[in-house]
Amino acid sequence: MPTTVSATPAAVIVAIDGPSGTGKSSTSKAVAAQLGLSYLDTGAQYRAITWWMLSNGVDVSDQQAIAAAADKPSIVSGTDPRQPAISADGLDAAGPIRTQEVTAAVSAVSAVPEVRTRITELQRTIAASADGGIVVEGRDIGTTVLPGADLKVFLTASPEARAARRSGELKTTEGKPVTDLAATQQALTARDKADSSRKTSPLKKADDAVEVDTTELTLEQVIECVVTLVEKAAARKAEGEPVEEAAR
Ligand SMILES: Nc1ncnc2c1ncn2[C@@H]1O[C@H](COP(=O)(O)OP(=O)(O)O)[C@@H](O)[C@H]1O
Ligand SMILES: Nc1ccn([C@H]2C[C@H](O)[C@@H](COP(=O)(O)OP(=O)(O)O)O2)c(=O)n1
Repeated sequence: MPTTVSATPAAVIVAIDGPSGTGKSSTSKAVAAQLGLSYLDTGAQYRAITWWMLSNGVDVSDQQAIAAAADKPSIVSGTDPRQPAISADGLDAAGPIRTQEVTAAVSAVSAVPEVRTRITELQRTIAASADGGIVVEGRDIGTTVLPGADLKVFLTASPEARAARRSGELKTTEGKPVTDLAATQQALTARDKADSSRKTSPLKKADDAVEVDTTELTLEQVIECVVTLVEKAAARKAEGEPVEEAAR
């Protein structure tokens, strides 16, 4: 991650969406750190509420049980891109939210409207209080959470590239590395399908988002591309151009 912090001319709100393994988290953290912006990982929030439900005996195959529990846990996200943090009811959730058990259940939990309402409110409150600007990454940020964002980016990559990236970092619940590429790709495609086909706020490119296909790009190239887009959006914002123009 680059260590230099350059000043952005205006406090911008940046929405970065896309499917799993396209580079949202790595890119968002690096761009935010480089430009001195706050950072919010909304997937971590959905993972944290899922982890809390699994740890507190909520049946995650029962939509009504999930809906009834949606308001119960306190979910707290850090917004420092150099030290991302997430907790549920005061317990550090950063490790447990990355287990396969949580990954397998998170699409079902995050499809429940009561969960989305709760987490969306939290996200808007965090974005509204980020006075210096923020990069928010997820699935529905440009379409639902922050439709007025100054810049919307939609990252894509081929399923093969995404599975190869993901398989390098996944661990089983016993802490062993996941090496089955085909199974990783299958699980990832199934999650994309669930996230894109749910009724409430599905994974979808916003009409005014800039699409970046990262398949053939290095992470550094993607970061550079998004930094340039943010700087342009910030400059347009400072000049008082309409938000829709800033997102192009
Ligand atoms: N353009 C890229 N080329 C190669 N690897 C990448 C690229 N972008 C991200 N990665 C790697 O792929 C993995 C998944 O990236 P991540 O940012 O977590 O994706 P997402 O948040 O979209 O699921 C990470 O290990 C990251 O380092
Ligand atoms: N804004 C968001 C962010 C994530 N989600 C849900 C759907 C995703 O499959 C899970 C996990 O998201 P996360 O970004 O952590 O997933 P990956 O890092 O891409 O594997 O959360 C969502 O519904 N809306």
